[in-house]
Amino acid sequence: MAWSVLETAQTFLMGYAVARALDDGFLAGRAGVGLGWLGVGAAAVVVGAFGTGRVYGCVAALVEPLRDRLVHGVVERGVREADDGALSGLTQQVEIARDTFAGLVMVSRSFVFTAAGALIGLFSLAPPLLLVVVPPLVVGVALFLASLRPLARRQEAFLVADEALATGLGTVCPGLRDITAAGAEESVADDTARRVDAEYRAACSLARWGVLRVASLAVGGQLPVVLLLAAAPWLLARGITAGALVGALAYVTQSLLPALQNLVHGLGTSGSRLAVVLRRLAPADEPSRAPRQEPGPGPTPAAVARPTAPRPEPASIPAAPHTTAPHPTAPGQNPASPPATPHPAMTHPPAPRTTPTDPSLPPLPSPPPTTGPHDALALSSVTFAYGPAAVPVIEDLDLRVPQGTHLAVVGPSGIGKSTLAGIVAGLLRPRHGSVRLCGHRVPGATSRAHRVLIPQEAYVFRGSLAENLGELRPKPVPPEELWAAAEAVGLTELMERLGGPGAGIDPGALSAGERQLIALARAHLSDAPVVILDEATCHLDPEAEERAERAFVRRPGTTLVVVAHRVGSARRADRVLVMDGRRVAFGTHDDLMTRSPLYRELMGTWSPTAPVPSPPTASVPSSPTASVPSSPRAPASSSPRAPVPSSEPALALGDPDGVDPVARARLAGDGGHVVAHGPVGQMKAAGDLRDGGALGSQG
Ligand SMILES: Nc1ncnc2c1ncn2[C@@H]1O[C@H](COP(=O)(O)OP(=O)(O)OP(=O)(O)O)[C@@H](O)[C@H]1O
Repeated sequence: MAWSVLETAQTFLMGYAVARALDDGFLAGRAGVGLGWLGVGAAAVVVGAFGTGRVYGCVAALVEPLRDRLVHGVVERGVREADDGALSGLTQQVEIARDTFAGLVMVSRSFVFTAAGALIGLFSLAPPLLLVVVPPLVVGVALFLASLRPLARRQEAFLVADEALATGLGTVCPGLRDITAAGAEESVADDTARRVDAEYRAACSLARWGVLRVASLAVGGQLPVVLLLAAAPWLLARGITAGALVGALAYVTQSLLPALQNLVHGLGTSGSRLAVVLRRLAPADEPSRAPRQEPGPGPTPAAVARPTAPRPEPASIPAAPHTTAPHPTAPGQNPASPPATPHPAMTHPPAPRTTPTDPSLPPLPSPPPTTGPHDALALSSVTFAYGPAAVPVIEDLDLRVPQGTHLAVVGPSGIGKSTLAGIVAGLLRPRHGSVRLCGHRVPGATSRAHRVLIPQEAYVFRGSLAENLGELRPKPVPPEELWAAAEAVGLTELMERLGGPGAGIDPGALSAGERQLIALARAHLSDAPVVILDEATCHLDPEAEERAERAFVRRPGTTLVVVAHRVGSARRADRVLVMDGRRVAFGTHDDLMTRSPLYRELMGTWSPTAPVPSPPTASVPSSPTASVPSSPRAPASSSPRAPVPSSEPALALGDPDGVDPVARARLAGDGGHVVAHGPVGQMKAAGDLRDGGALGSQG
């Protein structure tokens, strides 16, 4: 306050010195005296600035303890509630509170001391001047004070709406793929639109009250100027000097108006902001009048399809598009007419389904009829490229897959198998041609319910196993059905180990194969009649893969499309589509073995008889000890790689002391090829995952 008095003195002298400079100096013909008074006014500015500078230090002394108190409270609360996210958000708000509070102290203090200086000055120049300036000033300030509370409430409502929108978008934007996967686009769009509307309404209401603020400035700060000018003849007639009049104008325009402006903007905006922030920083058990909005993104009920489920892992790739519709029935499906220009390889009637009986597999419903009057899938002259100028990955492809067929898609890496899967699922839109799924145009809202696509990286989210498995079903799935699906695809052991359907799962703690099994069981439980597995079993061993594929083959009414990466997968299929750039071949396995050199080549590469040393398949119990002899294939000297001393193993696994080895595989330094082989979840990839693959390997 003491330093602020200097500001009052500066304000006082600003008008008083001008009045004296005119009346006693320039108008009286004494320029020296006039300049002298102006000099006094200038010196007052310097002194006032000095005082203002000191005020900052004092305000800091006032504000920092407040900040410390708030930080103390917030940290205590954060520790109590053990919530790191909320803690960092709240400490950030403490900084906002500190800055805003400091600003408020500065503007209100400045207004009080400036107004005091100006009013004293007006009084000392000529008391009637007060009659002109004070009434509008009082009305303006009163108007402003009256608008303060409603304005603060509007401001708060706007901030809350703004944050709700930001929070909603913060959840929605990174989760777009999840939203699409869960088929929740519409509800999320509705929810976002509601938030946008709420913010719009809050902004309009705030703007209306903002008009009052402008009015208070006009009445309190600008009307006195007009009145002074209008009343000038009357004032001059009452003996008020020209200098006093100019001095009064200086007070109003140079001091009162700016101080009032600062007050209105500072209190009007920062004040309500401070109120909001302080309310949030209040202890959790303290009753709060405003709706609380914690900082940081939080799940909005509509942003995830299942409000009770925690948000999915951002790192995992969404897989299964939403499928909630029941199996398609005959109405609305394609009439079974032959394609206009059938591919020669595609005119074969579907082969009889091969359903070898495996006593180890669970009993399942009897297989559906393999031929039907409808196509599950019909592609006509489909051309697709990943850009307007890009070379097409798929060109002029015709394909018809009758309902109930098991189709394998094979081809070299990068040839377009996943692209075809994406087109069939409606995730990619062809440049030309048409795609129909169970008679429905693809992409299209209705076609989505008819297919489920599982990509290579299975999508598993944090939540219960039952939630993960039933994600594609509109209602919770009864436990018996969950167990049956688990049994069908080979998930039973994992389900038991995790603690049953109700057990919570952490996607990061599951192996890639285990995640694939969960995704497979989910797809099995879905109502989609077309199941597309895009290398969805690549992390499973061949037996597990076979079991999963057979589970879909036996699923009633299912058309299975498998992007295959193993010979067995192609062999099991009714039909195989061989992709080879612009050429494709289509037929049964036997047929293609005779007439497709590429297919023969692929089968050769994939064959287990290819030059790959047999893995120690029989010796992979939970604590395997396998010793692989060095390969006689290539002498070390022919290798372009750095030579490894032949006495040293190139790779040795075991505990550091070599005592009680958990697993050991040895290869002599002259080359070799070891295959880690075992059931899902048996730590084949543990070295890669936990130690970056650096398990003492050389070369
Ligand atoms: N998003 C994309 N943008 C541009 N090009 C792409 C994109 N995705 C794939 N491609 C290209 O399209 C071609 C076909 O890719 P696709 O993934 O369909 O092959 P694939 O046969 O499934 O391969 P793989 O067996 O290795 O999985 C490749 O040349 C690939 O580089």
